[in-house]
Amino acid sequence: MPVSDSVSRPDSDADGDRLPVNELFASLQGEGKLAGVPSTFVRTSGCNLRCWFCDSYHTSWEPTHAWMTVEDIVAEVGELAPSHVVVTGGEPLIHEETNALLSELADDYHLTVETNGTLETDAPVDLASISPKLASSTPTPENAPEGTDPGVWTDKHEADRIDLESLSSLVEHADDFQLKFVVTGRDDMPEIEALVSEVRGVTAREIHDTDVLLMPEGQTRDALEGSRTAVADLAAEFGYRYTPRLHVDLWNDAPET
Ligand SMILES: C[S@@+](CC[C@H](N)C(=O)[O-])C[C@H]1O[C@@H](n2cnc3c(N)ncnc32)[C@H](O)[C@@H]1O
Ligand SMILES: Nc1nc2[nH]cc(C(=O)O)c2c(=O)[nH]1
Ligand code: SF4
Ligand SMILES: [Mg+2]
Repeated sequence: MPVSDSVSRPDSDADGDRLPVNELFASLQGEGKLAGVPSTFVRTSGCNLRCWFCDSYHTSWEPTHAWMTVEDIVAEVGELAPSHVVVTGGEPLIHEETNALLSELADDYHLTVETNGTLETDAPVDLASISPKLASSTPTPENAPEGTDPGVWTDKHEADRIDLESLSSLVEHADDFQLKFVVTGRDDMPEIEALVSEVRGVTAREIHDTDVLLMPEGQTRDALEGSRTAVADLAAEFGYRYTPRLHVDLWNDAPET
């Protein structure tokens, strides 16, 4: 259901049991260990960070959404075919109701949560898809999306982007996990190596190098054309896993893909 332009509902949730949903659609999982698997995506709106490169601008820099009850979301998911559901955003874990949604879906679906790793959850999750944000993601007046002034977000994003306790909790919480880094170039590698080492130091769970995924930065086919081979080469050199952005290769930057 295209809900991304349904802005007629009030921009608040008086009842406290609804989620701001930017889009809800069936596609193929484009990223990570489950790339290629038919999946239903529930994209919540709103984020606690502001990556300059965010490919979901309308959930972060300029959020739009319809307010949906957990019950309505479960019903819409049920009308679509996939047995896998991906709850993403924006940052889905900023909403308490996301936990209720995950609990409602857990018996019937394989659940992936796409998260920036700054928040924890108690809800059932099969794959915690954690994408910690590197220094290269921080917005500045020079790199911020066109027409956008990052203002306080330069400092806020930089201060909040890494939370070791949350990363450790998420790594341990789900049946499986992946640490999926958006890579802008070789300069990101020392920070990735240091962070993986730090997370290994604080979590009881073993983190294999193949749980660490390098994903090229790029919102469009043209952008990926210029970044994917260099990032694949870095994955091979450092012994980490490479993940494509299949949906961008297949459908470019079309909404609901
Ligand atoms: C829009 S985010 C939503 C979930 C959560 N806020 C997060 O960042 O993980 C979904 C995924 O897209 C990735 N992503 C966002 N913009 C990207 C870009 N320009 N290039 C590559 N990956 C990007 C994020 O790192 C994350 O793995
Ligand atoms: N096809 C497809 N796969 C995805 N995997 C993670 C996505 C996300 O935005 O979280 C995403 C997305 O937006 N589309
Ligand atoms: S954390 Fe995720 S949703 Fe938020 S700005 Fe970064 S990529 Fe976008
Ligand atoms: Mg996406």
